[in-house]
Amino acid sequence: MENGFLLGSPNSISSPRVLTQDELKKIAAYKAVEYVESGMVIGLGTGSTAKHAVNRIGELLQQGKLTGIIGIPTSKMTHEQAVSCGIPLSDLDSYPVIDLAIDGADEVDPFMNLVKGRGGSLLREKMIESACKKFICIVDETKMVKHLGGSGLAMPVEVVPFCWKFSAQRLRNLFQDSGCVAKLRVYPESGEPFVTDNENYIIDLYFQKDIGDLDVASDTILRLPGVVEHGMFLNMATTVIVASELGITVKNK
Ligand SMILES: O=C(CO)[C@H](O)[C@H](O)COP(=O)(O)O
Repeated sequence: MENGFLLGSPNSISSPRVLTQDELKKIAAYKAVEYVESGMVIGLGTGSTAKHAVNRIGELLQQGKLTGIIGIPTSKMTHEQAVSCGIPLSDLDSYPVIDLAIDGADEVDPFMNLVKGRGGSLLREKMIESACKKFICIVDETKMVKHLGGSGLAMPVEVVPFCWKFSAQRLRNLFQDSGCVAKLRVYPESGEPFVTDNENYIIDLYFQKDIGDLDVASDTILRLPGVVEHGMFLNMATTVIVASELGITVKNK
């Protein structure tokens, strides 16, 4: 672990300021960008943590400290952000092998398995991050869990809109023993279904108990017709960077 980050004025005797969650996200993101080298093809993640990494890459390009970078954005939102930062962009069709991806996560277990997609971009994220030589996951310490689903928050599954209630019911039935609740994700303001970049819906699964073997859970979900992808990213991250008040922890596969 590297040095801690408690901030305080050197001339004051006041107690040091505790960093905000966003500051910790930024610290993790900046650390990850240290792995970016000129000429690399970079998968650009989505979310409030990855946003800092995209901004930083743009900044280093503008300063001439990085050159020849090609970004592969994992969502329409990141595409827009990267354009505004001046990062040259392309896609998986043109670059089927990506040097490095940097992205956040909603949960990270002790084996570096992840839950992603609470921002709704899981499908493009998984396509891009599965095509990477290296995938650096950047999180603040609140994302660390003992087992996936352990935060009590959603584990997203992207489904086609056709008969989504049927798909939600089948997903719930699969995990009945884990006390699973399946909810269609909606926009809070309108109550209308949240629509992904791929024109699909998201069913959020909530578990009361451990879901057991993750590979089995993953295969079982993916076998359901109507399911497009789920938010468990198993055995994909090659590095996890965790920022906490005490410092940065870098964990490698
Ligand atoms: O998977 C994602 C988006 O689909 C995000 O990486 C994940 O939700 C973490 O987001 P944040 O950095 O805002 O906490």
